[in-house]
Amino acid sequence: MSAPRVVISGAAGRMGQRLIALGHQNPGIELVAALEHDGHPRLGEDAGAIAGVGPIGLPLSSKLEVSADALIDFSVPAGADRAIKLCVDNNIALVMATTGLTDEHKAALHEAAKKIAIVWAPSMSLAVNLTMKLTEIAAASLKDYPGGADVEIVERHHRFKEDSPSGTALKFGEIVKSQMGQTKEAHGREGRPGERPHDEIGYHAVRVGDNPGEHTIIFGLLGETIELKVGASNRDCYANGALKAAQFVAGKPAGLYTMADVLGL
Ligand SMILES: NC(=O)C1=CN([C@@H]2O[C@H](COP(=O)(O)OP(=O)(O)OC[C@H]3O[C@@H](n4cnc5c(N)ncnc54)[C@H](OP(=O)(O)O)[C@@H]3O)[C@@H](O)[C@H]2O)C=CC1
Ligand SMILES: O=C(O)C1=N[C@H](C(=O)O)C[C@H](O)C1
Repeated sequence: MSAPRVVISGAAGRMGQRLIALGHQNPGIELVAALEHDGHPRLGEDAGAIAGVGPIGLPLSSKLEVSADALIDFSVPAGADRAIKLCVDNNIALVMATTGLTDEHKAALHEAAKKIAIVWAPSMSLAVNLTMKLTEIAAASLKDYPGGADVEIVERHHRFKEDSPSGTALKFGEIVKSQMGQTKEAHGREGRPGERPHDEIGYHAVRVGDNPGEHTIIFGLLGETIELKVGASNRDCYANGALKAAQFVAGKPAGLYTMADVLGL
């Protein structure tokens, strides 16, 4: 396939701007539309100018008026909902990166994957997805550890982040649970919650400044501790991963794909 024609949804947001900037200079894709919601104050302005790279001939729009092979969504749950419908109606492959989705949105994604190809991941970063593999290995090795292994997941993000804990932290938790079988969750602790049960995963969401994303998975044993830590220096790891995912998913048969599929992990 020649360079896939790619739409960015949430194009004026923090992630959207990096996707426009990096997508424009990537010869492996062709940016064909920059989408935002109906009420966005900058509709009609050039998406490259908004992203700080100068005009690229792509106006910010609330409607999709061109053909496309893939759409990348980094927006909000309502934007994700619209992106799913747009892709199904127009037979466009989807890269879903928005987090904080409800069970309804998740069901809609599973339903949509019967008709179109979808890459759905809470983190498009290579380092994060590799750390997910390492977490799976650690959790599998410690599942029968005598005395029990306590797992806590600490994430740090910028003050503007709307959902907590991060989609990535929840995914790390799912991976741990799938190996170790924890049945309880604690989201922070206060008062006198009592002795920590081993079948609990603790989540801690720190919101500070402009942090682009950091996750630490702690395996606490008696006498020693293992910590797997992964952090972004800026948002380009997510944007570059999403552009790779768009190239991967364009033209693929209907179904749900992961970043492990995209990255060959
Ligand atoms: N999977 C991954 O690798 C990553 C996922 N994310 C996730 O991506 C999402 C976006 O993050 P971020 O860029 O920081 O957030 P921003 O708030 O900066 O950007 C979201 C953009 O989407 C716009 N928007 C709102 N409603 C719609 C709609 N209906 N259709 C299209 N666009 C809409 C917002 O407009 P307005 O500001 O006017 O509301 C805003 O411009 C979050 O869920 C975040 O957790 C972030 C980084 C990495
Ligand atoms: O909102 C963000 O910034 C991020 N959100 C994603 C998440 O919720 O996991 C991914 C990344 O950590 C950045």
